[in-house]
Amino acid sequence: MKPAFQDLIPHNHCFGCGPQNSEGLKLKSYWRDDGSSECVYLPQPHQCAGPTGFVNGGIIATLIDCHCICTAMAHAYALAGREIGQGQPIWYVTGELNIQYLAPTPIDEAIKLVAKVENVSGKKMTLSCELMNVTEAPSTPYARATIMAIQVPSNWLKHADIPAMCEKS
Ligand SMILES: CCCCCCCCCCCCCCCC(=O)SCCNC(=O)CCNC(=O)[C@H](O)C(C)(C)COP(=O)(O)OP(=O)(O)OC[C@H]1O[C@@H](n2cnc3c(N)ncnc32)[C@H](O)[C@@H]1OP(=O)(O)O
Repeated sequence: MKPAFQDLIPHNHCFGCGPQNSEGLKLKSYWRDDGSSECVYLPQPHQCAGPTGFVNGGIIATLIDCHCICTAMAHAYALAGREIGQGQPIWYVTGELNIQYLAPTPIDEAIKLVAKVENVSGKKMTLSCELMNVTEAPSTPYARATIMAIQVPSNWLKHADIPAMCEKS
C-alpha cells in the first residue's frame, strides 16, 4: 500500500492531519483508482455531540477540511509532476468550507470521507467531499461539503513560527 498523503507532507503539526501533532486526529488520506481520494476514520467516544451517540459537528468539519486540503496538496504535486513532498514545498490552506450536515453521524463505527478535485484555477482549487458509512452503502451521506483550497507561499508560515508545543518527543 502506498504511504498516506500525510506521511509524505513534511513539517505538518495540523490538529487534524499532522503526524507531528501528538494530540491530533492523525488523518490518513489515499488516492482511489477513480481519481478521488478517501480517508477512513474511527471516531472516539469523547468526540461526541450533545447526544453521546453522534459525532460533534466541529470534528466532522475538521475531518472534511483536512482530508480535502491534503487532497489539494497531493493533486498539486501531481500536476507539477512530482511525488508528494519532493522539491519545493506546495502548501494550501482553507479559504472556504461549506458543509451540509444531512444526517447524524454515528460515533461507534468507522466513517469514510471521499473527496474529488472539481476545479483548479490559478491558486484556487475547489473540492467536493462526502462523509458516509465506511461500507459506502447507497444511502444519504451524513455530510456533504465543498471547499476552496488556496495555495499560499512559504512566507504564509511566518505566522506559525512558534514553538511546537503540540509535539511530544
Ligand atoms: C516549518 C514549516 C512548517 C509548515 C507546515 C505546513 C503544513 C502544511 C499542511 C497543512 C495542512 C492543513 C490542513 C488544514 C487546513 C487549515 O486548517 S488552514 C487554516 C485555516 N485557514 C486559514 O487560516 C487561512 C487564512 N486566510 C489567509 O491566510 C488568506 O486569506 C488566504 C486564504 C491565504 C488568501 O490570501 P490572499 O492574500 O487574499 O490571497 P490572494 O493571492 O490575494 O488570493 C488568491 C485567490 O484566492 C481568492 N481568495 C482569497 N481568499 C479567499 C477565500 N477566503 N475564499 C475564497 N476565495 C478566496 C482571491 O480572491 C484570489 O482569487 P483570484 O483573484 O486569483 O481569482
